[in-house]
Amino acid sequence: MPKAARHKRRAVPITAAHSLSPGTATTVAAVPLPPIHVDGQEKIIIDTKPLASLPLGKLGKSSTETRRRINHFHTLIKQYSKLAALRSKDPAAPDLDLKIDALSREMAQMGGLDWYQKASLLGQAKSRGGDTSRWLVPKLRDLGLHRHGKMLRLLDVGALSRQNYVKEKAWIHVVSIDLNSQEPGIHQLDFLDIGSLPSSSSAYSEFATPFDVISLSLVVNFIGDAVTRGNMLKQAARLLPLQGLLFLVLPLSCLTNSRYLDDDRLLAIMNHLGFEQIAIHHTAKLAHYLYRLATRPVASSSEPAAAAPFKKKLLHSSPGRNNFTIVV
Ligand SMILES: C[S@@+](CC[C@H](N)C(=O)[O-])C[C@H]1O[C@@H](n2cnc3c(N)ncnc32)[C@H](O)[C@@H]1O
Repeated sequence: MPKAARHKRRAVPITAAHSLSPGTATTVAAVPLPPIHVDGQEKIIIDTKPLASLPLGKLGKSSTETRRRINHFHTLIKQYSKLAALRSKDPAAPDLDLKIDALSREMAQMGGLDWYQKASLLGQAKSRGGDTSRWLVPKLRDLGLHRHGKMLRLLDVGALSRQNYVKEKAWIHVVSIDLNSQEPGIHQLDFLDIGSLPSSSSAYSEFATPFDVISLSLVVNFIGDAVTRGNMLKQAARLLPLQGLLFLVLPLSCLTNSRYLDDDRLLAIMNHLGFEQIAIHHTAKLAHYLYRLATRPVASSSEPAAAAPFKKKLLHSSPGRNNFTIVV
């Protein structure tokens, strides 16, 4: 593939390889498939079809094993993002392509984004606590939004299913998007591209009216790069009207076991972006936050990282912590 084309790609592998015979890992070839284009932007494809019958049935039996594999997939995404960022700075750096191909192969062996999404969907099963809308909906009711006279427009980013808000369809109009759509009705769209959609795009009209609520549930932690995570939050602030709500869910360990992030730091970041926190809830595994946009955001996503007021900063140095952070 020409280098110029490679550089346009986002540093998130979407889906990766083919020629895979189950159980014969050495035959996997990371073949760059033709990229998909989502509203003019090139996205990386990982073809996972040969694995369709492999891991899911088995994974469904053990939530611990599913969680372990999902965590490993997150680690691969982080490594991939770091290498892709290095390659975009120095395309001639030695061995980068080899390392990136090796990571793509490993993700493809696991089943790629398609596997990851299906495994994440298993985690939303009622028997495992249900999806995170179960926390949000009562909060929206407490705020009286179920009877404020018009449909609430909710943007569900990283939507695995259209079922999550179906019981609320009388008062919530859900627009669902994902990098890799799992269902008809879920727009295949990058959240960061909303706002720059050409008016000729088929999805344009759905995104032309502002949203009352944006849900970023287990999406920000999916991103491997701390600056892009910050850009997701800035994008939410940019898209919401004043008083609009942001629902953010992160794995609890991103807050309670990170060297670089905790609840106080997250609150400071969100306040800086114009949000006030109106609800917070930690379960054994997840941290849920509901914010209201109280003032207009101050920064643009194109602001260079060097000027960022919230850079990576060591907060907790005890051993065994992870490196999760958000840079704004
Ligand atoms: C863990 S899954 C989502 C989970 C679901 N929202 C939940 O709460 O269980 C993360 C999803 O976010 C999607 N995603 C990540 N970055 C995105 C972006 N920039 N725009 C749209 N979807 C994105 C991924 O494709 C993936 O399907």
